[in-house]
Amino acid sequence: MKLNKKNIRNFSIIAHIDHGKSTLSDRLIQLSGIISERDMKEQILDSMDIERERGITIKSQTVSLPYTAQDGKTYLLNLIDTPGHVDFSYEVSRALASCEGALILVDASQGVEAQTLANLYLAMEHDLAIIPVINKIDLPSAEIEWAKEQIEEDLGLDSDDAILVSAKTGIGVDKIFEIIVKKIPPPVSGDAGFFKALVFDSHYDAFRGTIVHFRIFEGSIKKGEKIQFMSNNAQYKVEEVGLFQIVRQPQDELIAGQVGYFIAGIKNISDVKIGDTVTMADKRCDKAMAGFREPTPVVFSSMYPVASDDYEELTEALEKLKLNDASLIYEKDSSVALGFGYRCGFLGLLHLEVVQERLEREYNVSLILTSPSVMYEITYTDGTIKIIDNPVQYPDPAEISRVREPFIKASIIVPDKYMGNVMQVCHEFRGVSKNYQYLTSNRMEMKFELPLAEVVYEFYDRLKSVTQGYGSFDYEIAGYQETDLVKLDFIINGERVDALSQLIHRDKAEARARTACKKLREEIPRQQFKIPIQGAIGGKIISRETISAFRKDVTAKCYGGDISRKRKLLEKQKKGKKRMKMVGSVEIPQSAFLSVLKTD
Ligand SMILES: Nc1nc2c(ncn2[C@@H]2O[C@H](COP(=O)(O)OP(=O)(O)OP(=O)(O)O)[C@@H](O)[C@H]2O)c(=O)[nH]1
Repeated sequence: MKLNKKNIRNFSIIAHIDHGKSTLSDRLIQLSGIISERDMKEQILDSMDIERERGITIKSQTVSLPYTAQDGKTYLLNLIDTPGHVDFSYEVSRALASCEGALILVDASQGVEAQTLANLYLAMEHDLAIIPVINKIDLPSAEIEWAKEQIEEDLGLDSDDAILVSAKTGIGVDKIFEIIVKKIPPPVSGDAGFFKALVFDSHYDAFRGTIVHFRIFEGSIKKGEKIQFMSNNAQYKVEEVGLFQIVRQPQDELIAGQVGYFIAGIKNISDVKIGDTVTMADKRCDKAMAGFREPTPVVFSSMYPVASDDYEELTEALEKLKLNDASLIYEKDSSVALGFGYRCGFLGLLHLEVVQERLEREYNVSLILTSPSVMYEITYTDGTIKIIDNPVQYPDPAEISRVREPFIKASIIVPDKYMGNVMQVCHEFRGVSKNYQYLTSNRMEMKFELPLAEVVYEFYDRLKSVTQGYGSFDYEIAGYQETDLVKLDFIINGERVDALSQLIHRDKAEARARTACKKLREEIPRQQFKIPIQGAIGGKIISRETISAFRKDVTAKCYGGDISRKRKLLEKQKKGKKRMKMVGSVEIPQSAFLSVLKTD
């Protein structure tokens, strides 16, 4: 049967983190019957290892679900999964550009939170049909009427339309498909006589090359046709088109409105750009589609391979990862202590950690990362202005007339009893309270301006802990403000290690220097000589620790007996060795480089 575009629905599920998107997606997949119960592994859409371990969605994934509706017709419902963490709102906007509708999921025990609102605004920007869904109604703490009130008041949606479900037990989930068919419009375009599609993602397959994920807006596409990317005019012959149904399902043809993939022997990774328009040489469209909102990296760090001869591998791994993570940016960099590497830009600290973990696990390169930094604006005494994101670029303080740092506007939604705690944490992180308002009788939205540099560290974790998990947070960048910055250096065994330097507010420098020196003392193994570790601002030493000389037999403290424990210890030591970097005459383990950022 040939698919009619009237029978296609493209939708996303948007929600605050942990409100149950992945669980609901799994349920919908299960209900559609595209895979057997036996193959239904837990949390299918969160397939990346890191996602499973951390229980958060990072990459959006697509799945096409067949559904026979009450009108007897078969529909193809394309679900585009979206991540929930603030760092990844860029991925959300990409997914939404390919949809006509969205389910907005609200946890019945948590209610509307900061990212529920932020994601709703994104969906409205894309003119999507929005269907409210209240999840976790099985929980004893579920308060359905309260959640409905918030859907009316905070989101401005009709709560009578809300579908009540438990993604966990499956209650109510079967109603969702029918409502999607009725409330979300089919794709509108399609018959303009040319071919136009939007690349919203891509990944690399070792056997097939680059696999492009796309949404077709005009025309249709078959194997053998010649596509052309609008950004660089590169042309390729299509080898396969198909749908994502957990595995790739090749199809004879994909039509306007569909979401799927094509393979075209694309070996040159840089030819595929997320947000690019695809057309065909003989059915060319004259204008590219508006791409996505450009991701703006806010945190920068340099990456170096632990073994210098792994540089080529790192280069290749970054190229491949970039294909799957358009928001990652990088350029060549070098360090006196660590040799050749890359300066990379990230959407936030979680993004940085995810990239590091993916490079290490999926591409097998051991890495050292330098202290993350935001972008600072430096005005020199001669009037020139420069933006820097790397402590090594920090000029001699005598040449500086002014430094400004980026601030964010933060919106924090909490039950009002945590108001005092939130105030305190924000002040600790150099924040300034702007205003607050009650959303309901006991929940409030508090607005702050905070320095981005503070927020990228541990702000989110601290906020969660002082609000017992009830505080939710969303932010946008709000320009630069003047600041009192210093460059904090670390000197190990008399050598300044450039890769450890950090830019930090003067008021925080001493405390950071003290904790960092302690951490370094714990992380750097003893060697055959005494190692002084110092924190310094310019020529002034502000903290100091010493690692005493070596005790050779690491197993000595195991007091005979337990041979397996001894072996474990030796193995651990051996593994540790591989992750060591010689800096001057001192071996520094990979873990030491990030430990200097920890504040407790
Ligand atoms: N009791 C109950 N728990 C649920 C329900 N739906 C999801 N959960 C649980 O809530 C937690 C978060 O669910 P996820 O599906 O991972 O949440 P998510 O919104 O996808 O989170 P991200 O992928 O990080 O954005 C998990 O522990 C789920 O088991 C539900 O209907 N009832």
